[in-house]
Amino acid sequence: MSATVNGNAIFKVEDLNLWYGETQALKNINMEIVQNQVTAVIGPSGCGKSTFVKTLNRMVETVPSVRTSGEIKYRDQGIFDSNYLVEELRTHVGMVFQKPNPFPKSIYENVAYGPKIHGIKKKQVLDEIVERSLKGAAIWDEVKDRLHENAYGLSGGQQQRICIARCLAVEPDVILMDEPTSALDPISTLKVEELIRELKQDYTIIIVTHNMQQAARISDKTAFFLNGEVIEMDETDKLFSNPEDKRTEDYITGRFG
Ligand SMILES: Nc1ncnc2c1ncn2[C@@H]1O[C@H](COP(=O)(O)OP(=O)(O)OP(=O)(O)O)[C@@H](O)[C@H]1O
Repeated sequence: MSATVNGNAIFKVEDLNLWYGETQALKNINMEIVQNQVTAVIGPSGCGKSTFVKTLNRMVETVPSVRTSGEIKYRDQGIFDSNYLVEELRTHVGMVFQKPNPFPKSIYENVAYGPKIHGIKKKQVLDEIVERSLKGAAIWDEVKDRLHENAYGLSGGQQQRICIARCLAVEPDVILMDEPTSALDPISTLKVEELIRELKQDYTIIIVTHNMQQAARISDKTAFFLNGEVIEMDETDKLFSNPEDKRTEDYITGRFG
């Protein structure tokens, strides 16, 4: 893989604007995302958090009225460049959604799905990938004896870890997570949080969360969004203990949002 831009920045976002039709949802975003860190994206409902992360793997373009300006570089490569295939970007930049969304297939098939699409056919290789990915998502021990049962038979927290395993199976570089624990109970939430802390040794993680305690617990950097703008981005400890901007302070102390 090519050298990173600006030291260890894996994504470099420059003057990014995004519109849904006439509505501007992202305004002049400039940001660097550091490799092997967890970056949390916080802010009130409708401020553009999901839109922002979905722009990083161009998933946002599934909405036909979307228009962007500015630049996003992923490891030196402009992601909007006409010669850069969106499929390739999405292989490197995986995504885990708010609600666990396994396929109505077995646990094994859920995890083997991506590698099979990428042309891997040998059972032994697929077996290894499935085991490695399920271990990586901290769910192997819970499912190793029922790999051929339907994933729908698992709890919500287990299903979410299957979805994380499905994401790991295609060996991404970055994992985008859009409120991955909001549909989970507290114990499953803690398991996924613990997993995120482990995964950052090998991956770069960007997580949207409504939960400020969660951002404080698991992230290295936090970006505070408001009305489509990044008001402040800093080390998480600094942002929560000594924010620069009054609006950040008002939000994190619960005065609005
Ligand atoms: N598919 C869409 N079509 C039109 N407008 C949209 C679409 N998706 C989002 N928007 C608008 O873009 C803005 C940002 O929405 P977005 O979902 O990114 O915010 P968010 O911060 O993730 O919100 P929440 O915390 O409620 O999930 C909002 O004004 C929203 O109404």
